[in-house]
Amino acid sequence: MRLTVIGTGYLGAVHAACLAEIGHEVLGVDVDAARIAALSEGRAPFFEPGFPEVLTRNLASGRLRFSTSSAEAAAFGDVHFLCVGTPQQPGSQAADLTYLDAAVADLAAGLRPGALVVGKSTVPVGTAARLAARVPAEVAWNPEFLREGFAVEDTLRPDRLVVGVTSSSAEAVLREVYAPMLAAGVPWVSTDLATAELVKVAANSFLATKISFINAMAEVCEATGGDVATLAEAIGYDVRIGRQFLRAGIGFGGGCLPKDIRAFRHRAAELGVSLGFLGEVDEINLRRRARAVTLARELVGGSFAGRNVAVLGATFKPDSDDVRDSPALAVASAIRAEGARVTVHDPQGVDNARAAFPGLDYSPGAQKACEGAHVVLHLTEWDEYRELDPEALGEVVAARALVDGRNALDASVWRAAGWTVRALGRR
Ligand SMILES: NC(=O)C1=CN([C@@H]2O[C@H](COP(=O)(O)OP(=O)(O)OC[C@H]3O[C@@H](n4cnc5c(N)ncnc54)[C@H](O)[C@@H]3O)[C@@H](O)[C@H]2O)C=CC1
Ligand SMILES: O=C(O)[C@H]1O[C@H](OP(=O)(O)OP(=O)(O)OC[C@H]2O[C@@H](n3ccc(=O)[nH]c3=O)[C@H](O)[C@@H]2O)[C@H](O)[C@@H](O)[C@@H]1O
Repeated sequence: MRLTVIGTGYLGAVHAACLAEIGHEVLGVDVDAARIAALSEGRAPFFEPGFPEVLTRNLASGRLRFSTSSAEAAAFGDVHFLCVGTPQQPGSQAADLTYLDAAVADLAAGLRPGALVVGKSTVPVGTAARLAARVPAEVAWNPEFLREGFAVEDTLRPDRLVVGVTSSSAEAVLREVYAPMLAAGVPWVSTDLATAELVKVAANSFLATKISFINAMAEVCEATGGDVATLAEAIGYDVRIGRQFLRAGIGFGGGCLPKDIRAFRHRAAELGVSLGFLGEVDEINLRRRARAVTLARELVGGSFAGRNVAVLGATFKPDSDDVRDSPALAVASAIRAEGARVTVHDPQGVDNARAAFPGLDYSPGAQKACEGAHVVLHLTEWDEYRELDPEALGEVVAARALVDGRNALDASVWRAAGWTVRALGRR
């Protein structure tokens, strides 16, 4: 099939390459000319494990191309996937749909008769129906559940495929698009447009709630001397609860969970439904960032003024270069605002971090970032930080003081090397 993907960011570029991987002819389109030039030359514009391989393999096969022209996209194929950003509106909790509206307007003019426009972006419920009234084509919604860091694997082998459609012919087209996955037994959920849109925000809200739940338990553990990691392990043995997404720490960030829970709550309120608990989920999450700052401040004697602080990790999670709403950088910048010199290390995220937070210092090496530090904060759990030698690091710091914001380092090993270790929800 000849398919187009409009918007080639973290979602769209991977989606385009994976559609080519399963045998389709794919044209990826973006308004960002530099991004399209990089993708066309086989250079991944972001760090995502496995993506460079699937990109170059499918460019070489001739099944994958990129362009900046929406007119070319409209003429190229009959199924168009919308993957543009839907960030939080500045000054509001609502989703900003201007990119989506612009992409659809650009495409609409040249659409071929019988074309199917398939939204993948995360949107407020009702968006698909609104767009359907504006385009001379059928509109479907096919939300995406991939995780950054596992994007290729999640796209090729998803837990489920969800489609919102208004006709059986649209469902048949989408079944054909995803035929290899259906043949592999991936569950298929076909529903109406509103339900498909809601499935996505419900899933992200549940995940965010699970993280904030365990972080609220961490707060109680801190007040009582309990241990949240043991608590999470113990409740996680109950299969109804499950062990995943119970890692307490400085909480969730990224380009999706934070903005999605806010936009969902905002949209629900417009519809007369109160999702107030999502506000609490958000607040708990942000309190954990503040708690990491407090622990570090205590370790440097009550004030950051004139102190050197090392931050290990800048991205919102490991195995990604994405720093959108990164808890690590929020903590780093809050500490800098209190007068510390903050040096940040990250294996992949430094360029993006520097662009977003030019006032922080950046170091090419983890150990180098720690030189002269009065406290070290471990804020993104990259594998390489687990390999750090507390003894060797102890030689370069000004004080052996560590905040483990991700509960991912073995505190007993660090303490044995003379470090004072503070973690969230743990002694
Ligand atoms: N990043 C992720 O892991 C996932 C993202 N999503 C959703 O997918 C959507 C996209 O997210 P990301 O890829 O992370 O965003 P992104 O910001 O990385 O990519 C968006 C892309 O759309 C392009 N764009 C903007 N306006 C355009 C237009 N008029 N025509 C063509 N291209 C245009 C931008 O230049 C950019 O390259 C959002 O709704 C997000 O919530 C859903 C699941 C996973
Ligand atoms: O809509 C999206 O964009 C995506 O959002 C999340 O994926 P992602 O943001 O890539 O990363 P997650 O693995 O969900 O982690 C999100 C944040 O939660 C934090 N987290 C995760 C798990 C946990 O136990 N504790 C915790 O603090 C991570 O550090 C990270 O900051 C969802 O997991 C995907 O299913 C969804 O498609």
